[in-house]
Amino acid sequence: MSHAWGYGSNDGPEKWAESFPIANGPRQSPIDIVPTQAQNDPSLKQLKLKYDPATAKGILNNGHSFQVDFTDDDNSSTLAGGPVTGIYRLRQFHFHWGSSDDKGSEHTIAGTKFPCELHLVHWNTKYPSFGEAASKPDGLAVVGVFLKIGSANPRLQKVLDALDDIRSKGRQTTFTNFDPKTLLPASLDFWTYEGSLTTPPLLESVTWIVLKDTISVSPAQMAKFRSLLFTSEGEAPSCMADNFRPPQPLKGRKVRASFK
Ligand SMILES: N=Nc1ccc(S(N)(=O)=O)cc1
Ligand SMILES: [Zn+2]
Repeated sequence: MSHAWGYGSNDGPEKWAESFPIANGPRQSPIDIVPTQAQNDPSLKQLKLKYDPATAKGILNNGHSFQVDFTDDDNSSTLAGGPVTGIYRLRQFHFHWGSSDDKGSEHTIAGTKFPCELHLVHWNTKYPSFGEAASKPDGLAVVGVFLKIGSANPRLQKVLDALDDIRSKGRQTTFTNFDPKTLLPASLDFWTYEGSLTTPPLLESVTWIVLKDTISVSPAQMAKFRSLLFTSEGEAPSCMADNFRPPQPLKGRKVRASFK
């Protein structure tokens, strides 16, 4: 049975619980992060990100976002430290964005929305595969980075230039020799909490690591994100935008800060 989902009025976040009841679970994402309610945890380690540009493989329009996929058959590109134990391998990164610059991020900061949010998805190597890890409470670690409107970000340009080749759902092309570390802000200060995938299947397997500092994106670069389509070739075109889930109830969870 197909659990077709999207971001429209008929198949969007308010309808997901019909096919994915975990949507009303105890550790759903995203959330609104309230800095004054986050507790500094001095036991949190420094985030260790090691990325090999040679692991970048391809870029795909999956009909919900676009993602850059990485080869993950060894520990060439990994996350360790921070709130996690062990080594997590980079699988892919993708974005969520709005139809206008006043919305688009999934996490919010004391109610503030950003125009775009980057997610770098990693899986725990204590499990044999991403698919296995995605079903375990400590299976995934996703680094979230907010994009803020400002000057054009040259480090985004290689990704944005590839979008012309993947305009429609199902289109993919090779995307090699790219270091995702170039997309990160100078500081790796973060908030962390236990959550879930923000899209179906909404599995409660994600340790979220949301960076405090932002990276820049220009209005013209945002327009490039919005040039993608949710739809396949031959279908009536629907612009890919507003592909974000709104913040979910905290349900007693604590958000920790790696900084004072
Ligand atoms: N493989 N599926 C997924 C991977 C990451 C996310 S997210 N948006 O939580 O990073 C959602 C679904
Ligand atoms: Zn995401």
